[in-house]
Amino acid sequence: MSTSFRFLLRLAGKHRWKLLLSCTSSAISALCSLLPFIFVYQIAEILLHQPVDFTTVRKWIWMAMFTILLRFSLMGISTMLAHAAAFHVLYDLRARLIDKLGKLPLGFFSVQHSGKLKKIIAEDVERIESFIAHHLPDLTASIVAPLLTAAYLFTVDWRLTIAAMLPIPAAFAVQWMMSVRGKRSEDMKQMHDLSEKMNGAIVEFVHAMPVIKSFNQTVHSFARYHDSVENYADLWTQIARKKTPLYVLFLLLLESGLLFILPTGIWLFHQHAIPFSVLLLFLMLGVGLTAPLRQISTLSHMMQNNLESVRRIEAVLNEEEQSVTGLSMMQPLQHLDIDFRKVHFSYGHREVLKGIDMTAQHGKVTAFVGPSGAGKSTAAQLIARFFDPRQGEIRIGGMNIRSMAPEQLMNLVSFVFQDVPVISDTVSANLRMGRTDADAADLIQAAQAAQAHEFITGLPNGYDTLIGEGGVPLSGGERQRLAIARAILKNAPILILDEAFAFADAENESKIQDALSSLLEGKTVVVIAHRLSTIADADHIVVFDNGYIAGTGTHEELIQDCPLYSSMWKAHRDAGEWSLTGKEESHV
Ligand SMILES: Nc1ncnc2c1ncn2[C@@H]1O[C@H](COP(=O)(O)OP(=O)(O)OP(=O)(O)O)[C@@H](O)[C@H]1O
Repeated sequence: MSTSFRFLLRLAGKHRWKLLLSCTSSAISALCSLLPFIFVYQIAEILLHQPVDFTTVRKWIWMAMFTILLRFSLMGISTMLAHAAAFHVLYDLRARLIDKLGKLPLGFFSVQHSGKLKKIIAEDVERIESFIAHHLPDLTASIVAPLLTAAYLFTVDWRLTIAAMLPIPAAFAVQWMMSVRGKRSEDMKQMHDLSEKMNGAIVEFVHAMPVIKSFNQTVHSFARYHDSVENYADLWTQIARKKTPLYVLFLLLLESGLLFILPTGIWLFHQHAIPFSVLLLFLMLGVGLTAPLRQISTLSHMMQNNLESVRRIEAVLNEEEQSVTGLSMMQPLQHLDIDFRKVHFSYGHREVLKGIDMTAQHGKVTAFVGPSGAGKSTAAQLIARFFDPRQGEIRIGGMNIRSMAPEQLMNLVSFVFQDVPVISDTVSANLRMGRTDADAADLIQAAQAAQAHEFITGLPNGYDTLIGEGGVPLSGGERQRLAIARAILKNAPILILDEAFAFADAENESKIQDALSSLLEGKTVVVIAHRLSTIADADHIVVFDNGYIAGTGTHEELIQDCPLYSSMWKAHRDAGEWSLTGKEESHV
């Protein structure tokens, strides 16, 4: 807890003084909440003695009104300062998170559950706001108010103060039982874990909704979502069951001050040991002495929750960044061959690339083929450093990509995936991600080559149409053609097409390929395609099988020498001749 707290203070950085001032104002405001009672006590003292000095009574009334006003003004100042500090901390934290996410390997985002990241970036960061803006000043007031009250009451009558404070040790003992025996921080960790799972399952559930509906399934059929919601509810029920009896006891003890003050006070009054005004003072202040403890308990519970959020944010900020070894400068490259040298790669403990050795030559088209799950996409992703190999190395132009400046690598490589997300902006802005200085003519030229111009001009505002979340929805094929246009604009010397034509119909695919063929000249191209007819003309084909390379060569060479490739080619041709009606067709 303390390290997370220190982390939070570090985050506050130069805004710490605002937090300090906010807490100080809150403490003085707590003092001001006590003063009116003391003034009422003074008034009672005067009223009980003849002749009554109304001038002094008036003075105390004015003082009481002034302190009430001061109290609320200071509360306002404290809230304002705390919110200002929270705003700056949140701003810095978001900037640091964005900066950090930019430095993490791209693979981090595919391995992490989107729900987990969403929760950390949206919910956990928001929690820090309430912690700084509300909980910290409230906690200061809740600690200062009973301490000042107890200290003052002690100077008035120590016996009644002790009677008023009798329930406190018992209440603390119960509180201790709730937090330590109930392993509160463990509960919080479990609660956050389950909440992350639930967030992930909800995101997945929304994505899977068309499948659930079209197969006429109920919510219960989506077990992960259903289970995560139930587990979350179960945990809360368990926590409530475990804590409720103790919490009720805690509240009872806090409310029990009167049980001790009243008999002791009346007895002391009866013995003429205290005047009536003192009894009145204790009935006003002594009974409320324990009330802030209830707030401390609630706040400490919220703090546990918030500090768990801080821990999660800290974990992302401490994620290992993609390192650049050696010079990390822009290096002049003689050629752009991509060499895999004994590359091993694992997702967790599962090895999916087992010593890949191959070269994709500069100026040639190299195709990766193989059964589903053989490791083709993973191998392609390693070229753009989505992840780093566990063993072995990948070289571009003879240089280990780990020693290359990240900007140089990103400038060298263009990637077109099967499933292309678009950003919520105009079509032009999406295209310009490929080249920021592209003018309108460049955009149109690239879109025409990617067979995208026609559908773009058919959109409500053409190139200025908003797409993505909240904008005009695009089909998978349209998104893919946008991505191809973007890659054409970027004109990077290495192009990786991972199932880039999966959505294209036969006519569009051949048109895009024609447009690309002139563009591909002189580039290093890696193509992954399940439709073998797409890659049969490739200069070099690498056949992947369960993380190994089963064969390399041209289409003709592999048909002769690689049993896996020839059986895949046969299956592909058979599939081309297959038709729903049973009549023979040929699409190959
Ligand atoms: N982010 C990931 N986390 C864990 N395992 C993964 C991840 N991505 C892929 N895998 C696993 O690694 C193996 C290789 O996957 P990869 O996508 O590289 O295969 P592929 O040959 O491209 O398959 P396909 O042709 O179906 O796209 C698969 O078994 C897959 O389940």
